[in-house]
Amino acid sequence: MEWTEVSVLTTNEAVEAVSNILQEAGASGVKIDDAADYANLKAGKFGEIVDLKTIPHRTTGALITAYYPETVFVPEILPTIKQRVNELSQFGLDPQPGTVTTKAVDDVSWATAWQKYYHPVRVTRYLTVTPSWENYQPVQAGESVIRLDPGMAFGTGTHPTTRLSMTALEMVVRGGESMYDVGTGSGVLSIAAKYMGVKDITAFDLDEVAVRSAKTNLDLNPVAKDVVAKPNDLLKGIHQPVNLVVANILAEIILPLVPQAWENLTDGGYFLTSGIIADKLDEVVAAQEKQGFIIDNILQMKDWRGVIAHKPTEDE
Ligand SMILES: C[S@@+](CC[C@H](N)C(=O)[O-])C[C@H]1O[C@@H](n2cnc3c(N)ncnc32)[C@H](O)[C@@H]1O
Repeated sequence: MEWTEVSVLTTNEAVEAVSNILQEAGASGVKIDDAADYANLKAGKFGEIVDLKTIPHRTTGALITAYYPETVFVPEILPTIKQRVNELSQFGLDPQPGTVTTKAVDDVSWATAWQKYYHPVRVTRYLTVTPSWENYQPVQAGESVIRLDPGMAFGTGTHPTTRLSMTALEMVVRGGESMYDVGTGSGVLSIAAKYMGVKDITAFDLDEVAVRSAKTNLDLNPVAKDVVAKPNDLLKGIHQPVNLVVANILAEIILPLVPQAWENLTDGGYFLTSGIIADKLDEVVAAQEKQGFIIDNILQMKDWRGVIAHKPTEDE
């Protein structure tokens, strides 16, 4: 089968948003080549076991490449992609240069070409994310391994916003909780939470492709086999309180989630949000405080912020 490759040259801060735009336009797979990721690898900050010398890599900006099957008429979706990328500046994200290029590729070249860029990555002290085709074994006591097929949904589990969410989970999870994973993408946070001892998880995503991808990844990780993944717009129509709501989504999308999370959390329950670009932090914190949440912690990595908040108990 013939595929069309659509590439957007952008900045590190716009990686997540551009990936979402390309996926929402019907991409079957998205590849992220971000110079900033390699800068971290070089510093060895997260203990990665990747030998940088063996990987061809970017030194500036980020190139997001999406693959569209023949069933998607790419000339028709290109103007919308270009327009949405340009409009990111209205949301405080710099998409520059935002150049969009296309190329026809055959099945074989894209199906395997991107695999060589994915390797096991220690994302926290206790969690390693590995692509499903690598036979990675834990090297340290207490290390859990999340196996992901990163081809379809956001993402590889190693984006700063995902790392912030995992760190936040490690800070609040004590075991036995119930949880909603809003915007589950690849399902990575649900799998991580199961390893930490969260008991009952329902994972939601607006995008059916993401839900399918999450289901595949949940099946790859026996610890998460009982996680339920379903399509849903945020927590619309959900009225069953849980102990934890986690959401790694852009700030604009977190804002309407705030009242829904409040309604769906037990007293003392935690609301963990990530995907917030630094400039938007104040707005997200203000919305959560106005709702009544107590802010416990702000986490940061590069230009991204994560918020740990909780719904007060009666005696608070
Ligand atoms: C940045 S990804 C996060 C994926 C994963 N949770 C992680 O941390 O790596 C955001 C996800 O939110 C989903 N999403 C966006 N808007 C949504 C909405 N209104 N309701 C549910 N999911 C949504 C996207 O489809 C995407 O999979």
